[in-house]
Amino acid sequence: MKALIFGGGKIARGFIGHLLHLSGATIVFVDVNAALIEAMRRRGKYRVHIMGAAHKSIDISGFRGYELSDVQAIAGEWAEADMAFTAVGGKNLSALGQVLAAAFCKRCDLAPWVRPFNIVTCENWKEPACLLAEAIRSRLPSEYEGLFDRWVGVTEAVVMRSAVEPTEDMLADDPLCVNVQDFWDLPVDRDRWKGGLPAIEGVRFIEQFAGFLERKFYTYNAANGTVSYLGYLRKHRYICEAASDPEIMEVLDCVYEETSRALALKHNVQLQEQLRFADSSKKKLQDSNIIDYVERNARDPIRKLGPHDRLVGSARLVQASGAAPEGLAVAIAAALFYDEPTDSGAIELKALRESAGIDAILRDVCSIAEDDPLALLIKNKVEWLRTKRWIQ
Ligand SMILES: NC(=O)c1ccc[n+]([C@@H]2O[C@H](COP(=O)([O-])OP(=O)(O)OC[C@H]3O[C@@H](n4cnc5c(N)ncnc54)[C@H](O)[C@@H]3O)[C@@H](O)[C@H]2O)c1
Ligand SMILES: O=P(O)(O)OC[C@@H](O)[C@@H](O)[C@H](O)[C@H](O)CO
Repeated sequence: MKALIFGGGKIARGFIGHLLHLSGATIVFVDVNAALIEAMRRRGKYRVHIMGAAHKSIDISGFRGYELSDVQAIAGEWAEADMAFTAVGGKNLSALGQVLAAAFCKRCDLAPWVRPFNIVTCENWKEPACLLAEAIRSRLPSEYEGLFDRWVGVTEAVVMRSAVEPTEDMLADDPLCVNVQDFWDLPVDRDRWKGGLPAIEGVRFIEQFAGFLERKFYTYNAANGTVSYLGYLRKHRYICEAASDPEIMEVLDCVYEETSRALALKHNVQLQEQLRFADSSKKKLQDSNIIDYVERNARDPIRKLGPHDRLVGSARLVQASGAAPEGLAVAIAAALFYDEPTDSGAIELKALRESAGIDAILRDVCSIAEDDPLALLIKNKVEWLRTKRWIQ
Protein backbone atom coordinates (compact mmCIF):
# COMPACT_ATOMS: atom_id res chain seq x y z
CA MET A 1 0.00 0.00 0.00
CA LYS A 2 1.27 3.45 -0.89
CA ALA A 3 -0.27 6.74 0.19
CA LEU A 4 0.35 10.41 -0.50
CA ILE A 5 -0.22 12.83 2.37
CA PHE A 6 -0.77 16.46 1.37
CA GLY A 7 0.46 18.49 4.32
CA GLY A 8 3.39 17.60 6.54
CA GLY A 9 2.11 19.29 9.68
CA LYS A 10 0.88 18.01 13.03
CA ILE A 11 -2.06 15.90 11.88
CA ALA A 12 -0.26 14.72 8.73
CA ARG A 13 2.77 13.50 10.69
CA GLY A 14 1.13 12.84 14.05
CA PHE A 15 -2.00 10.98 12.96
CA ILE A 16 -2.30 10.07 9.28
CA GLY A 17 1.40 9.26 8.87
CA HIS A 18 1.29 7.35 12.16
CA LEU A 19 -1.71 5.17 11.19
CA LEU A 20 -0.29 4.51 7.71
CA HIS A 21 3.09 3.60 9.17
CA LEU A 22 1.42 1.09 11.51
CA SER A 23 -0.34 -0.35 8.45
CA GLY A 24 2.95 -0.91 6.61
CA ALA A 25 2.26 1.70 3.93
CA THR A 26 4.85 3.57 1.90
CA ILE A 27 4.28 7.23 2.77
CA VAL A 28 4.94 10.29 0.62
CA PHE A 29 4.48 13.70 2.27
CA VAL A 30 3.87 16.79 0.11
CA ASP A 31 3.99 20.23 1.72
CA VAL A 32 4.10 23.81 0.52
CA ASN A 33 6.75 24.56 3.16
CA ALA A 34 10.16 23.94 1.54
CA ALA A 35 12.06 24.09 4.85
CA LEU A 36 9.80 21.43 6.35
CA ILE A 37 10.28 19.07 3.40
CA GLU A 38 14.02 19.65 3.50
CA ALA A 39 14.08 18.76 7.22
CA MET A 40 11.96 15.65 6.63
CA ARG A 41 14.32 14.47 3.91
CA ARG A 42 17.46 15.24 5.87
CA ARG A 43 16.35 13.72 9.16
CA GLY A 44 14.43 10.82 7.63
CA LYS A 45 12.46 10.17 10.81
CA TYR A 46 10.38 11.79 13.52
CA ARG A 47 8.83 10.77 16.80
CA VAL A 48 5.13 10.66 17.62
CA HIS A 49 4.76 11.19 21.39
CA ILE A 50 1.52 9.80 22.78
CA MET A 51 0.53 12.13 25.62
CA GLY A 52 -0.22 10.26 28.85
CA ALA A 53 0.88 6.91 27.33
CA ALA A 54 4.61 7.30 26.62
CA HIS A 55 5.03 3.54 26.10
CA LYS A 56 2.94 3.85 22.90
CA SER A 57 5.21 6.55 21.40
CA ILE A 58 6.93 5.56 18.18
CA ASP A 59 9.54 6.69 15.63
CA ILE A 60 8.27 7.00 12.06
CA SER A 61 10.78 6.59 9.24
CA GLY A 62 11.05 5.41 5.65
CA PHE A 63 8.91 8.20 4.15
CA ARG A 64 9.62 10.44 1.18
CA GLY A 65 8.89 14.15 0.89
CA TYR A 66 8.23 16.63 -1.93
CA GLU A 67 7.46 20.29 -2.20
CA LEU A 68 4.03 21.09 -3.55
CA SER A 69 5.63 22.93 -6.48
CA ASP A 70 7.15 19.65 -7.75
CA VAL A 71 4.10 18.66 -9.81
CA GLN A 72 6.02 16.21 -11.97
CA ALA A 73 7.25 14.25 -8.93
CA ILE A 74 3.78 14.29 -7.37
CA ALA A 75 2.31 12.89 -10.60
CA GLY A 76 4.95 10.16 -10.67
CA GLU A 77 4.22 9.12 -7.07
CA TRP A 78 0.48 9.35 -7.73
CA ALA A 79 0.76 6.89 -10.63
CA GLU A 80 1.97 4.24 -8.16
CA ALA A 81 -0.12 5.23 -5.14
CA ASP A 82 -3.39 3.78 -3.84
CA MET A 83 -4.79 6.79 -2.02
CA ALA A 84 -4.11 10.28 -0.71
CA PHE A 85 -4.98 12.25 2.42
CA THR A 86 -5.05 16.00 2.97
CA ALA A 87 -4.30 17.78 6.24
CA VAL A 88 -3.47 21.27 5.01
CA GLY A 89 -6.15 23.43 6.67
CA GLY A 90 -9.56 23.89 5.03
CA LYS A 91 -8.78 27.37 3.77
CA ASN A 92 -5.91 25.90 1.70
CA LEU A 93 -8.00 23.23 -0.05
CA SER A 94 -8.84 25.41 -3.01
CA ALA A 95 -5.15 26.21 -3.66
CA LEU A 96 -4.29 22.53 -3.22
CA GLY A 97 -7.00 21.64 -5.75
CA GLN A 98 -5.22 23.72 -8.36
CA VAL A 99 -2.01 21.71 -7.96
CA LEU A 100 -3.89 18.41 -7.80
CA ALA A 101 -5.64 19.23 -11.07
CA ALA A 102 -2.28 19.78 -12.79
CA ALA A 103 -0.81 16.64 -11.18
CA PHE A 104 -3.86 14.60 -12.14
CA CYS A 105 -3.45 15.45 -15.84
CA LYS A 106 0.25 14.53 -15.73
CA ARG A 107 -0.57 11.33 -13.87
CA CYS A 108 -3.16 10.40 -16.55
CA ASP A 109 -0.52 10.95 -19.22
CA LEU A 110 2.02 8.78 -17.38
CA ALA A 111 0.08 5.53 -16.97
CA PRO A 112 -3.36 4.07 -17.69
CA TRP A 113 -5.86 3.86 -14.84
CA VAL A 114 -6.41 0.32 -13.58
CA ARG A 115 -8.00 0.92 -10.18
CA PRO A 116 -9.81 3.74 -8.36
CA PHE A 117 -7.89 6.27 -6.31
CA ASN A 118 -9.33 8.02 -3.28
CA ILE A 119 -8.47 11.33 -1.65
CA VAL A 120 -9.51 11.70 2.00
CA THR A 121 -9.77 15.18 3.49
CA CYS A 122 -8.80 15.38 7.17
CA GLU A 123 -9.85 18.95 7.86
CA ASN A 124 -12.02 20.86 10.32
CA TRP A 125 -14.06 22.55 7.63
CA LYS A 126 -17.51 22.72 6.12
CA GLU A 127 -17.98 20.05 3.43
CA PRO A 128 -14.26 19.71 2.62
CA ALA A 129 -14.67 16.76 0.23
CA CYS A 130 -17.11 18.67 -2.00
CA LEU A 131 -14.87 21.72 -1.86
CA LEU A 132 -11.73 19.80 -2.86
CA ALA A 133 -13.45 17.75 -5.57
CA GLU A 134 -14.82 20.92 -7.13
CA ALA A 135 -11.48 22.72 -6.76
CA ILE A 136 -9.82 19.94 -8.79
CA ARG A 137 -12.56 19.21 -11.31
CA SER A 138 -13.26 22.85 -12.19
CA ARG A 139 -9.61 23.22 -13.28
CA LEU A 140 -9.41 20.13 -15.48
CA PRO A 141 -9.34 20.42 -19.25
CA SER A 142 -12.58 18.84 -20.49
CA GLU A 143 -10.82 15.75 -21.90
CA TYR A 144 -9.71 14.78 -18.37
CA GLU A 145 -13.07 15.27 -16.61
CA GLY A 146 -14.38 11.80 -17.50
CA LEU A 147 -11.24 10.11 -16.13
CA PHE A 148 -11.53 12.07 -12.89
CA ASP A 149 -15.21 11.16 -12.48
CA ARG A 150 -14.56 7.50 -13.22
CA TRP A 151 -11.41 6.84 -11.20
CA VAL A 152 -11.14 9.36 -8.36
CA GLY A 153 -13.20 9.39 -5.17
CA VAL A 154 -12.96 12.39 -2.87
CA THR A 155 -14.16 11.59 0.62
CA GLU A 156 -13.74 12.97 4.12
CA ALA A 157 -12.62 11.87 7.56
CA VAL A 158 -13.47 13.15 11.02
CA VAL A 159 -10.23 13.83 12.89
CA MET A 160 -10.73 13.53 16.64
CA ARG A 161 -7.10 13.03 17.72
CA SER A 162 -5.49 16.27 18.89
CA ALA A 163 -1.97 16.89 17.63
CA VAL A 164 -0.09 19.59 19.48
CA GLU A 165 3.25 21.39 19.15
CA PRO A 166 5.79 19.83 21.56
CA THR A 167 7.82 21.86 24.05
CA GLU A 168 10.97 23.70 22.96
CA ASP A 169 13.14 21.09 24.68
CA MET A 170 11.48 18.30 22.73
CA LEU A 171 11.83 20.23 19.47
CA ALA A 172 15.53 20.86 20.15
CA ASP A 173 15.93 17.10 20.25
CA ASP A 174 13.68 16.37 17.26
CA PRO A 175 12.25 19.37 15.35
CA LEU A 176 9.75 17.12 13.55
CA CYS A 177 8.28 15.38 16.59
CA VAL A 178 4.59 15.79 17.43
CA ASN A 179 2.64 15.38 20.68
CA VAL A 180 -0.64 13.59 20.14
CA GLN A 181 -3.67 12.43 22.08
CA ASP A 182 -3.95 8.73 22.89
CA PHE A 183 -6.80 8.32 20.38
CA TRP A 184 -6.68 5.99 17.39
CA ASP A 185 -9.96 6.04 15.52
CA LEU A 186 -10.34 7.72 12.10
CA PRO A 187 -13.92 7.52 10.74
CA VAL A 188 -14.12 7.92 6.95
CA ASP A 189 -17.18 8.42 4.76
CA ARG A 190 -17.61 5.06 3.03
CA ASP A 191 -20.28 6.23 0.57
CA ARG A 192 -17.91 8.61 -1.22
CA TRP A 193 -15.10 6.01 -1.39
CA LYS A 194 -14.60 4.43 -4.81
CA GLY A 195 -13.61 0.75 -5.10
CA GLY A 196 -12.44 -1.78 -2.52
CA LEU A 197 -11.81 -0.76 1.07
CA PRO A 198 -8.21 -0.95 2.31
CA ALA A 199 -7.28 -2.18 5.78
CA ILE A 200 -5.66 0.77 7.54
CA GLU A 201 -5.04 0.77 11.28
CA GLY A 202 -7.67 2.96 12.97
CA VAL A 203 -9.63 3.75 9.79
CA ARG A 204 -13.30 2.93 10.15
CA PHE A 205 -15.45 3.24 7.02
CA ILE A 206 -18.90 4.51 7.95
CA GLU A 207 -22.05 4.39 5.85
CA GLN A 208 -24.59 7.23 6.10
CA PHE A 209 -21.80 9.45 7.30
CA ALA A 210 -23.65 12.67 6.41
CA GLY A 211 -23.69 15.04 9.31
CA PHE A 212 -20.96 13.34 11.36
CA LEU A 213 -18.31 15.90 10.43
CA GLU A 214 -20.71 18.75 11.16
CA ARG A 215 -21.63 17.17 14.49
CA LYS A 216 -17.96 16.88 15.41
CA PHE A 217 -17.11 20.41 14.21
CA TYR A 218 -20.03 22.09 15.96
CA THR A 219 -19.64 20.03 19.14
CA TYR A 220 -15.89 19.50 19.70
CA ASN A 221 -14.58 22.57 17.92
CA ALA A 222 -17.35 24.91 19.07
CA ALA A 223 -16.39 23.80 22.59
CA ASN A 224 -12.65 24.24 21.92
CA GLY A 225 -13.37 27.73 20.62
CA THR A 226 -15.49 28.61 23.65
CA VAL A 227 -12.92 27.34 26.12
CA SER A 228 -9.94 28.88 24.36
CA TYR A 229 -11.34 32.38 23.76
CA LEU A 230 -12.77 32.61 27.28
CA GLY A 231 -9.63 30.91 28.58
CA TYR A 232 -7.53 33.65 27.00
CA LEU A 233 -9.57 36.37 28.70
CA ARG A 234 -9.28 34.48 32.01
CA LYS A 235 -5.48 34.14 31.47
CA HIS A 236 -5.33 30.35 31.31
CA ARG A 237 -2.46 28.75 29.41
CA TYR A 238 -3.70 25.16 29.17
CA ILE A 239 -6.98 23.96 27.71
CA CYS A 240 -7.62 21.51 30.57
CA GLU A 241 -7.33 24.36 33.10
CA ALA A 242 -9.63 26.64 31.14
CA ALA A 243 -12.19 23.84 30.68
CA SER A 244 -12.24 23.25 34.44
CA ASP A 245 -12.69 26.94 35.35
CA PRO A 246 -16.22 27.07 36.89
CA GLU A 247 -17.04 30.41 35.22
CA ILE A 248 -16.08 29.04 31.79
CA MET A 249 -17.81 25.72 32.45
CA GLU A 250 -21.09 27.55 32.90
CA VAL A 251 -20.84 28.98 29.39
CA LEU A 252 -19.47 25.70 28.02
CA ASP A 253 -22.42 23.73 29.37
CA CYS A 254 -24.78 26.24 27.79
CA VAL A 255 -22.97 25.82 24.44
CA TYR A 256 -23.22 22.01 24.65
CA GLU A 257 -26.89 22.22 25.51
CA GLU A 258 -27.83 24.53 22.64
CA THR A 259 -25.64 22.90 19.97
CA SER A 260 -26.76 19.41 21.02
CA ARG A 261 -30.44 20.25 20.63
CA ALA A 262 -29.87 21.85 17.22
CA LEU A 263 -27.58 19.07 15.93
CA ALA A 264 -29.85 16.27 17.15
CA LEU A 265 -32.77 17.92 15.39
CA LYS A 266 -30.93 18.59 12.13
CA HIS A 267 -29.25 15.19 11.87
CA ASN A 268 -32.08 13.13 13.27
CA VAL A 269 -29.99 11.80 16.15
CA GLN A 270 -31.42 10.98 19.58
CA LEU A 271 -30.79 13.92 21.91
CA GLN A 272 -29.35 11.58 24.55
CA GLU A 273 -26.83 10.24 22.03
CA GLN A 274 -25.77 13.74 21.00
CA LEU A 275 -25.49 14.77 24.66
CA ARG A 276 -23.21 11.78 25.29
CA PHE A 277 -21.10 12.93 22.34
CA ALA A 278 -20.93 16.42 23.91
CA ASP A 279 -19.94 14.86 27.21
CA SER A 280 -17.05 13.01 25.54
CA SER A 281 -15.88 16.38 24.19
CA LYS A 282 -16.00 17.91 27.69
CA LYS A 283 -14.08 14.99 29.19
CA LYS A 284 -11.42 15.40 26.52
CA LEU A 285 -11.10 19.14 27.17
CA GLN A 286 -10.67 18.52 30.89
CA ASP A 287 -8.22 15.63 30.47
CA SER A 288 -4.95 16.75 32.06
CA ASN A 289 -3.02 14.09 30.10
CA ILE A 290 -3.65 16.16 26.98
CA ILE A 291 -1.20 19.04 27.18
CA ASP A 292 -2.89 21.40 24.76
CA TYR A 293 -2.73 25.16 24.73
CA VAL A 294 -5.32 27.92 24.73
CA GLU A 295 -3.08 29.65 22.18
CA ARG A 296 -3.17 26.75 19.65
CA ASN A 297 -6.91 26.42 19.87
CA ALA A 298 -7.56 30.17 19.64
CA ARG A 299 -4.98 30.67 16.85
CA ASP A 300 -6.16 32.30 13.61
CA PRO A 301 -9.29 33.99 15.05
CA ILE A 302 -10.38 35.54 11.75
CA ARG A 303 -10.75 32.04 10.25
CA LYS A 304 -12.43 30.77 13.40
CA LEU A 305 -14.93 33.66 13.31
CA GLY A 306 -15.88 32.79 9.72
CA PRO A 307 -19.60 32.32 8.89
CA HIS A 308 -19.39 28.52 8.66
CA ASP A 309 -16.68 27.91 11.23
CA ARG A 310 -17.11 26.49 14.75
CA LEU A 311 -18.66 29.48 16.50
CA VAL A 312 -20.77 31.44 14.03
CA GLY A 313 -21.63 28.30 12.02
CA SER A 314 -22.96 26.56 15.10
CA ALA A 315 -24.75 29.73 16.28
CA ARG A 316 -26.52 29.84 12.91
CA LEU A 317 -27.53 26.21 13.34
CA VAL A 318 -28.98 26.96 16.77
CA GLN A 319 -30.88 29.94 15.35
CA ALA A 320 -32.21 27.76 12.52
CA SER A 321 -33.59 25.36 15.14
CA GLY A 322 -35.59 28.25 16.62
CA ALA A 323 -33.44 28.84 19.73
CA ALA A 324 -31.16 31.71 20.77
CA PRO A 325 -27.45 30.81 20.86
CA GLU A 326 -26.77 32.43 24.24
CA GLY A 327 -23.60 30.49 25.09
CA LEU A 328 -22.15 30.68 21.59
CA ALA A 329 -22.77 34.43 21.53
CA VAL A 330 -20.56 34.72 24.65
CA ALA A 331 -17.86 32.68 22.90
CA ILE A 332 -18.07 34.87 19.78
CA ALA A 333 -17.94 38.02 21.93
CA ALA A 334 -14.81 36.67 23.63
CA ALA A 335 -13.22 35.78 20.27
CA LEU A 336 -13.67 39.40 19.13
CA PHE A 337 -11.30 40.34 21.98
CA TYR A 338 -8.62 37.73 21.33
CA ASP A 339 -5.73 40.19 21.41
CA GLU A 340 -2.80 37.75 21.55
CA PRO A 341 0.18 39.85 20.37
CA THR A 342 2.04 36.86 18.83
CA ASP A 343 -0.84 35.96 16.48
CA SER A 344 -0.89 37.94 13.22
CA GLY A 345 -4.62 37.26 12.76
CA ALA A 346 -5.34 38.52 16.27
CA ILE A 347 -3.34 41.70 15.58
CA GLU A 348 -5.38 42.24 12.41
CA LEU A 349 -8.64 41.57 14.28
CA LYS A 350 -7.73 44.04 17.03
CA ALA A 351 -6.80 46.71 14.49
CA LEU A 352 -10.13 46.18 12.72
CA ARG A 353 -12.04 46.36 16.01
CA GLU A 354 -10.28 49.57 17.02
CA SER A 355 -10.54 51.26 13.63
CA ALA A 356 -13.90 50.05 12.27
CA GLY A 357 -15.72 48.62 15.31
CA ILE A 358 -17.52 45.43 16.22
CA ASP A 359 -20.32 45.87 13.68
CA ALA A 360 -17.74 45.91 10.90
CA ILE A 361 -16.14 42.66 12.14
CA LEU A 362 -19.51 41.00 12.47
CA ARG A 363 -20.40 42.09 8.94
CA ASP A 364 -17.07 41.51 7.13
CA VAL A 365 -15.60 38.57 9.03
CA CYS A 366 -18.67 36.73 10.36
CA SER A 367 -21.21 37.71 7.65
CA ILE A 368 -23.66 38.88 10.36
CA ALA A 369 -25.63 42.01 9.41
CA GLU A 370 -25.96 44.85 11.92
CA ASP A 371 -29.70 44.31 12.44
CA ASP A 372 -29.45 40.49 12.68
CA PRO A 373 -30.68 39.23 16.09
CA LEU A 374 -27.35 37.37 16.38
CA ALA A 375 -25.44 40.67 16.11
CA LEU A 376 -27.57 42.17 18.90
CA LEU A 377 -27.07 39.09 21.07
CA ILE A 378 -23.28 39.14 20.57
CA LYS A 379 -23.09 42.83 21.42
CA ASN A 380 -25.12 42.20 24.59
CA LYS A 381 -22.59 39.53 25.52
CA VAL A 382 -19.72 41.97 24.88
CA GLU A 383 -21.34 44.23 27.49
CA TRP A 384 -21.75 41.24 29.82
CA LEU A 385 -18.02 40.43 29.46
CA ARG A 386 -17.32 44.07 30.36
CA THR A 387 -19.46 43.89 33.50
CA LYS A 388 -17.45 40.82 34.52
CA ARG A 389 -14.25 42.79 33.76
CA TRP A 390 -13.00 40.05 31.44
CA ILE A 391 -12.55 42.72 28.78
CA GLN A 392 -12.01 46.49 29.10
N1 LIG B 1 -3.93 19.61 15.17
C1 LIG B 1 -5.07 19.06 15.55
O1 LIG B 1 -5.24 18.67 16.72
C2 LIG B 1 -6.19 18.85 14.59
C3 LIG B 1 -7.21 17.97 14.97
C4 LIG B 1 -8.27 17.77 14.08
C5 LIG B 1 -8.27 18.36 12.84
N2 LIG B 1 -7.24 19.18 12.51
C6 LIG B 1 -7.29 19.75 11.16
O2 LIG B 1 -6.20 19.18 10.42
C7 LIG B 1 -5.76 20.12 9.44
C8 LIG B 1 -4.26 20.32 9.61
O3 LIG B 1 -4.04 20.84 10.91
P1 LIG B 1 -2.61 20.77 11.60
O4 LIG B 1 -2.85 21.00 13.04
O5 LIG B 1 -1.88 19.59 11.12
O6 LIG B 1 -1.94 22.09 10.99
P2 LIG B 1 -0.40 22.37 10.74
O7 LIG B 1 -0.30 23.85 10.60
O8 LIG B 1 0.43 21.71 11.77
O9 LIG B 1 -0.10 21.68 9.34
C9 LIG B 1 -0.64 22.11 8.13
C10 LIG B 1 0.42 21.88 7.06
O10 LIG B 1 -0.17 22.07 5.78
C11 LIG B 1 0.79 22.72 4.97
N3 LIG B 1 0.09 23.31 3.83
C12 LIG B 1 -0.63 24.45 3.77
N4 LIG B 1 -1.15 24.61 2.53
C13 LIG B 1 -0.75 23.54 1.81
C14 LIG B 1 -0.97 23.11 0.48
N5 LIG B 1 -1.73 23.83 -0.37
N6 LIG B 1 -0.41 21.96 0.08
C15 LIG B 1 0.37 21.22 0.90
N7 LIG B 1 0.62 21.58 2.18
C16 LIG B 1 0.06 22.72 2.62
C17 LIG B 1 1.48 23.71 5.89
O11 LIG B 1 2.73 24.13 5.38
C18 LIG B 1 1.61 22.86 7.15
O12 LIG B 1 2.82 22.14 7.20
C19 LIG B 1 -6.60 21.38 9.67
O13 LIG B 1 -7.70 21.38 8.81
C20 LIG B 1 -7.07 21.24 11.11
O14 LIG B 1 -8.26 21.93 11.37
C21 LIG B 1 -6.21 19.44 13.34
O1 LIG C 1 -7.18 22.85 13.94
P1 LIG C 1 -7.92 24.16 14.07
O2 LIG C 1 -7.00 25.34 14.07
O3 LIG C 1 -9.05 24.27 13.12
O4 LIG C 1 -8.60 24.13 15.51
C1 LIG C 1 -7.81 23.99 16.68
C2 LIG C 1 -8.37 22.88 17.55
O5 LIG C 1 -9.65 23.22 17.98
C3 LIG C 1 -8.44 21.54 16.80
O6 LIG C 1 -7.21 21.25 16.21
C4 LIG C 1 -8.87 20.40 17.72
O7 LIG C 1 -7.88 20.13 18.67
C5 LIG C 1 -9.16 19.15 16.91
O8 LIG C 1 -10.13 19.42 15.96
C6 LIG C 1 -9.59 17.96 17.75
O9 LIG C 1 -10.91 18.13 18.21
